[in-house]
Amino acid sequence: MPRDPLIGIVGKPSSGKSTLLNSLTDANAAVGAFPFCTIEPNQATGYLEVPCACSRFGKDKEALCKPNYGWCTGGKRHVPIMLLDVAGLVPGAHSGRGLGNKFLDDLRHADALIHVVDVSGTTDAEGKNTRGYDPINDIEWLQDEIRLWIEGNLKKRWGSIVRRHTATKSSIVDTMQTQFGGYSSQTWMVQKALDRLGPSIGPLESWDDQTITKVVRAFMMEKFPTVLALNKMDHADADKNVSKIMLKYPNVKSVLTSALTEIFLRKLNKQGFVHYEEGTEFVDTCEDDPVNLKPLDDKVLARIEDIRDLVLYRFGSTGVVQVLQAAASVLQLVPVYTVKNIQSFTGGNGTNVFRDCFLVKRGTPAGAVARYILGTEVTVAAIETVGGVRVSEDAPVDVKQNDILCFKVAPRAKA
Ligand SMILES: Nc1nc2c(ncn2[C@@H]2O[C@H](COP(=O)(O)OP(=O)(O)OP(=O)(O)O)[C@@H](O)[C@H]2O)c(=O)[nH]1
Repeated sequence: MPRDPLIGIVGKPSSGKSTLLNSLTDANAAVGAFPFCTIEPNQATGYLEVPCACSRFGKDKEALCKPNYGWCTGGKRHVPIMLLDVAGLVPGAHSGRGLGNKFLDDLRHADALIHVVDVSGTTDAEGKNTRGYDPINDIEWLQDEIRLWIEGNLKKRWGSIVRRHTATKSSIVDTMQTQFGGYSSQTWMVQKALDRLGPSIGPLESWDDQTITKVVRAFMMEKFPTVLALNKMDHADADKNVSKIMLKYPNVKSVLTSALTEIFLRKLNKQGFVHYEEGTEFVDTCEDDPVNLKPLDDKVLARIEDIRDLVLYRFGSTGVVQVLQAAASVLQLVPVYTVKNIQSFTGGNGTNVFRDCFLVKRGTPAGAVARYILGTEVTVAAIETVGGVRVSEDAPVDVKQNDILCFKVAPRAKA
């Protein structure tokens, strides 16, 4: 991946996007300074939970793992990842409704989407209060809006695209990559989209509207892989809507979430009323630990009891940690640790281990990882992994394979 991965949070008004975003970006531990070079007003840093390399080598026991960015507790590492808040999408957005074009434009740079779906059925397509709304509609119209937006941009210029394609004798992949370049597309995405459709689409000159729609749909699957956050699962009407969605979209990754519950538990945790381990079903109150936790009134205790019954014990967690993990997994992101000393895994300060961790796409060659992290100005003389074993520039990175790297940089030639 040539730049930091970016995950867009989309969904209709009042589906719970801000609540989810707040719960993903609220770092409750001492967190290092902001790692990314630029941040736009609609971007925020989320924290992806991954098993840290420190636990693989027993270093978690020694409390030596102090990441430069994010944090690590008991071998659970929270790696910063950029999130994009795409608010304001409503049906008709592609034709400019509700500032739609502006928000769709923001979406261009997203590498994956988390679509927050309100499964309680208590808000309509525009986010207004109602009862018994079928959230399947939202999954359909949102995908349609993105498709119509891309299609609209393409069709506006279709005549000249075809003329140029014929005149330059370009391949379909090259022509479509030129057109999709504005969506931060890469050639392999266009190739995979076209492979998905096979030869039946015929030469580009013969494409009709239906074929263009098919091509755009296939491209969207590569460019905007989507995870559904089936939010408000704490609501009584959620169950039947969740089953319907799962039956209709068996191949779409979906995670049940209750963002509101997550926010509530984290707040109580911060204030010292509960001990809550994010991403798990475990919440202790003063009843479990009267020495260390502040007492709660009966009303809040009853609410926690409900949360345990309706959310945590039924689903195993609030789903918030898991939905970000699902988005990272559709992007095939692998945490890669770069160290100065490959024997001790320490960084510049010589004491703490695995200070730096980057998220890169599985299979990226080690040499490309070096260029991504160090830039293209430096010359990497050698790359080593665990045990001081040399790694070739072409060797792919994967979980537990070339994911701990030490770059030996060649001295700069004197001018
Ligand atoms: N029951 C329940 N309510 C939730 C949950 N998540 C969010 N809400 C509520 O849903 C309402 C809308 O949430 P927001 O996070 O503001 O929704 P949004 O999608 O950001 O809305 P816009 O800013 O209008 O785009 C608020 O009243 C939240 O408290 C949840 O998991 N369960």
